[in-house]
Amino acid sequence: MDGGGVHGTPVLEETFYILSKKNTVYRVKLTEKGLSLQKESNGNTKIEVIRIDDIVGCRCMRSKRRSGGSCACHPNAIRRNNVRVVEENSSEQDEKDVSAYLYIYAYVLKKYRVKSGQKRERMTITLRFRSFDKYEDNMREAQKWRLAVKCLVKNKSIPRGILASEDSQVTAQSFFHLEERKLLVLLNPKSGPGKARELFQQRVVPVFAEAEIGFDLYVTKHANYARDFVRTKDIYQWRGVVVVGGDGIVFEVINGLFEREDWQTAVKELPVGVIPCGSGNGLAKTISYAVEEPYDQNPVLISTLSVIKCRCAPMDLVRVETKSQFLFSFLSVGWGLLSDIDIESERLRAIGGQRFTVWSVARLIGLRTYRGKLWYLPVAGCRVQSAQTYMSGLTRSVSHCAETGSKPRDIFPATSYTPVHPSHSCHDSINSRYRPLQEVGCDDPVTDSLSLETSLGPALEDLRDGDEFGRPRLDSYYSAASRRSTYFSTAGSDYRSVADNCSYMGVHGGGDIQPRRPNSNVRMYGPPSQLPALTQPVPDHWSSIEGDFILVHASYQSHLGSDCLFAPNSKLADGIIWLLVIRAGISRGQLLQFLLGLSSGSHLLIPQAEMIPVTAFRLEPETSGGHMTVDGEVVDYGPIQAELMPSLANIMSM
Ligand SMILES: Nc1ncnc2c1ncn2[C@@H]1O[C@H](COP(=O)(O)OP(=O)(O)OP(=O)(O)O)[C@@H](O)[C@H]1O
Repeated sequence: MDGGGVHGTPVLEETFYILSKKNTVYRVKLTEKGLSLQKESNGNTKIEVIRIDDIVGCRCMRSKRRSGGSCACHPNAIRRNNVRVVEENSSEQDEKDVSAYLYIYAYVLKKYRVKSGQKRERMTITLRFRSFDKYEDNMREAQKWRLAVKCLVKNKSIPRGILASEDSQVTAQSFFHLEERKLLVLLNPKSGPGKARELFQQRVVPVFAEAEIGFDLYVTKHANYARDFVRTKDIYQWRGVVVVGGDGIVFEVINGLFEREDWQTAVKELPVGVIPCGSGNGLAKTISYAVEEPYDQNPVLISTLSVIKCRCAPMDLVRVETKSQFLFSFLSVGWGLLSDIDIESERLRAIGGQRFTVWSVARLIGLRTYRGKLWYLPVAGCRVQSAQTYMSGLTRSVSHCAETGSKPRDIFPATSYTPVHPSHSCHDSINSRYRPLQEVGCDDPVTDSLSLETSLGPALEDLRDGDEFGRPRLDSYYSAASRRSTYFSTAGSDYRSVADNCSYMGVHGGGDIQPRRPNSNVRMYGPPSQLPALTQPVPDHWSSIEGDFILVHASYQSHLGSDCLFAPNSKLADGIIWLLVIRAGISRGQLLQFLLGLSSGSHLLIPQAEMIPVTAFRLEPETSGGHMTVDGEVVDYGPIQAELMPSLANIMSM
């Protein structure tokens, strides 16, 4: 929420009152930048603005008919704030109340007392339209607001003339141009501590419902399920793929796309989003770090908002070649200490992210060194970066935690608000009949605790035992034991069961993805390599290091995990592989400092940690015994080479 002004010509504006406060008026204006709530009370004016970027969606509703139970004898039947609403086409409408309600859902940045940071909090703004004596007319007005808000949220033009039209059919038809294909959701129930189903159901689905995002959900049944799914299905029926899991399943989806003959179209048309439920979650953290969102307070919410906003952003990939295969990597290539910790700590998966800390200590005690040769192609004009250079990155990361409010995309400059005099519309003459939604608490002053419901509102409460409007869900995958309910989808706000929506799934609801056989010969496509084959020598102008190493680890993302700021200066599409080298000879004390510094990025202050910006590298181990990993997955131990493929992937961001 913003205390500043809202600029631009209002798309819509209206005056609302509060029944309990005779001298208080709210002038509500919707502009391309946001929703401005101007409170005028006893000569004082206060404006607060909810940015369009913070709004996810809105719904129109009508009062619900009171059942016999909604009386003083059955206090539980009365909803919080004493209002119950149903969808406009519900049979339970209260015919006596001609009001139409507009619920606007937003997730606004709020100051967070702990560590003086920020976090996003849910807010519901409720506007009650009741200036007309017919419900249809009030609903038409509410629908105009809804249409305008939705167009602005989706960055689409508002159909001309609609807002002045008195014809509700015209308004209703205008919603068609906002319709979009559903999202494909691939959920790994085994990722991280195994809570992906619950997290998705409880934390993601309600926000999707508010944004009226339709999706089809598939729960993976085995390793490579997601990879084969995107390889073999008609994926263009969806407008994007959302991975609910960790980086391993993101890797599967990306590589599945490159196993399609039409990989160029697939990669371009199917942006990939991620809801973090794994133990590492490097990509999810990197995406939010790039736009300075307060991820740590609520990773699932921040990532869900990225998926909803779906501002497609390019992301570099790296083509990696080993003796036996080539693949596309989005996160890292590793050899030595960090890979060993990642892979060997798998046995502690049940304890979640803590497994990395515990195994770091173990590996430090039993420290290994590896002999080998490293060649690399430095980024033109870039040198090995000194600790000093990294201070800029560190400063950024520290300020990111402390004052995430300094967003680069600040759409409300701190200038004062100029009131716009409302033009005379049909409402002006009957403004005095407008009453805001006193029942839902609109009588609070325009402050943080305004009528705008920042706490868990009725919508979310209702979702616990039914959907937002009190309907029982037709289906849910929440019960892991229920086979039938493993798949469900929403279209807008509707939940549908498998039986309703099985045309593309086949009778078994997607069960035709069989586990991959070892050494299965699936062909990989994608852009060809520009490097010599692994068996050929590297070009003469490449640099090289030979000797004993503690680790060689490359990444193209800022974060390897949600608490591992590996390359603070990395950007999603900077055209750089950040190659970190630590040679043997470093003391255990310094290594401990290095490992401790990974969470803040200060590991780069250790003099022995050389960070080299490159566009390609080759590594040839000469000793055995360790692990080589690509995006956290083990690959053949032996020669490996990697080359940057700039902006090859398309991801969902805020
Ligand atoms: N139903 C399943 N049963 C077993 N394994 C699965 C299933 N679905 C996917 N997998 C495999 O689980 C692996 C790990 O998944 P994922 O990345 O989601 O979680 P994670 O490893 O905990 O997280 P991170 O990669 O961020 O550390 C993937 O490589 C995938 O192949």
